[in-house]
Amino acid sequence: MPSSAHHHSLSFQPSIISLFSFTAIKPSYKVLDRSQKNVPQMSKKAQSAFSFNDEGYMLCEGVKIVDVMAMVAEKKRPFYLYSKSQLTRNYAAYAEALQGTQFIVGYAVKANNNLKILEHLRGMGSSAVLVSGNELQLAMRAGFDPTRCVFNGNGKLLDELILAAKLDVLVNVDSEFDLEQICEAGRISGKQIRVLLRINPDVDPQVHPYVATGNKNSKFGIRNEKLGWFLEQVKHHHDKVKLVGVHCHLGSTISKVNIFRDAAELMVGYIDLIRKEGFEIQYLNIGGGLGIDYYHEGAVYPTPMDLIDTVRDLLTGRDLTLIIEPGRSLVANTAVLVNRVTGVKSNGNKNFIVIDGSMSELIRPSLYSAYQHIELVSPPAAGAKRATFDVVGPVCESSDFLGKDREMAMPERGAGLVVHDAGAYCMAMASTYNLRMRPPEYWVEEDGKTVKKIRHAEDLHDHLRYFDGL
Ligand SMILES: Cc1ncc(COP(=O)(O)O)c(C=O)c1O
Ligand SMILES: N[C@@H](CCCC[NH3+])C(=O)O
Repeated sequence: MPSSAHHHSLSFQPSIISLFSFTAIKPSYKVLDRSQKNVPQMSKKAQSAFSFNDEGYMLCEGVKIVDVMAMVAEKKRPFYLYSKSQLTRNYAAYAEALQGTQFIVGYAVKANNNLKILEHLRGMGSSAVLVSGNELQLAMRAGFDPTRCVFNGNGKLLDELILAAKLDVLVNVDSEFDLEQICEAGRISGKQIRVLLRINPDVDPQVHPYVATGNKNSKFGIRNEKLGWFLEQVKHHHDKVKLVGVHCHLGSTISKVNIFRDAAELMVGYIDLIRKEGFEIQYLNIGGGLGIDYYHEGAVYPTPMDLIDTVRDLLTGRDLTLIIEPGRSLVANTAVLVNRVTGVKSNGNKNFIVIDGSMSELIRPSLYSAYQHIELVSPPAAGAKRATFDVVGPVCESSDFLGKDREMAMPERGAGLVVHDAGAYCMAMASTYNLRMRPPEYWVEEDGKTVKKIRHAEDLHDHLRYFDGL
């Protein structure tokens, strides 16, 4: 228990023996083999925003990327280029999959917090899933309905919770101290906060350990053995909190939909038990985490329809609203990072393409050894030799690479080179390391030809402003 418990007027004593016995559901996890039955057919490969024309120039929808490079004001720096139509298509895929169910699509704002992207998703019916008070305020600025938003996190602060309470946002309970603080926020704001219990289902998402969140040793969520205690406390503090649902989030970049099925089965088991204790559970929140085809090798990847089909029958007859929290699968393939080749060099056996983009603008390869596909945007010069290159930036770190061992035609200086699938966790994780100020963002409008700036570039003035008057 938190040592600060006695400072508050609320009573939060963990009972050694739970009132309820919730050991009945043991998550002895194993990915079920659905190879023989009940396997959703994976849908056909989806339409892509980025393609090549007959002359070998890369297009974003109908626009040549070399033309955008020539047009944008910040000619010497990298920039993000999005397809608004792709964003529309990605949301539509979820909306279509969810037809006939009661649902909330809660876009995980952490994946990309561009205000224009948020506004567009909100306009299509999306809700938002938030992990900080600032994200919550941004979501309000984008016009999201707070009562359909979810506030997640293992370290939510009291002032953030008070804001969430005032706005009547759904709040996930992550731990004993978190529940204590949520109750405190309810008391201070005079609101009864609608909460979901984030249960750690101990299901292995089979992803990079840094993006796995639903294993039993993860810092997120509560262990199911403690469920009884949480229900006791929620009952006791019913004037400040109202339990309306359960939540789990297994991790990110998940490539097998039966992993979601395994978790959802456990979760509806918990819902059935919790309902028997007299709680009116309305929401089953299965989190986000659907991966995308980063490799561009033609593999057919699970779609939103595949995901929803896998859990659909669990909703039948249960009168539940399904909440899903996609981030990557909504925004990743909507954008590329457009870079220019600064030069090519060889050291020993290694060839390097040095570009003007770096780990500061796009850190996933450095951080997770993540693969993101890289291509040149123009046809190679006549006679250009093919070779294997590491694609690296100018930052003073050997981990500053965007791609390793990539085979491609030797580019000329100034050539355009894109890093694909840069719409999720790229700009959102960009830093100003080496005083590389964060790049601007553009999108191609839904007419397929108009390019519009959707975020200004940061510049040195922004940095200097932090020292004004000091
Ligand atoms: C609680 C929660 N919900 C949703 C997401 C979004 O995940 P993804 O971008 O993989 O869909 C995350 C990030 O992993 C998360 O932590
Ligand atoms: N930042 C990670 C995903 C983290 C998901 C957040 N819970 C990535 O780039 O893949």
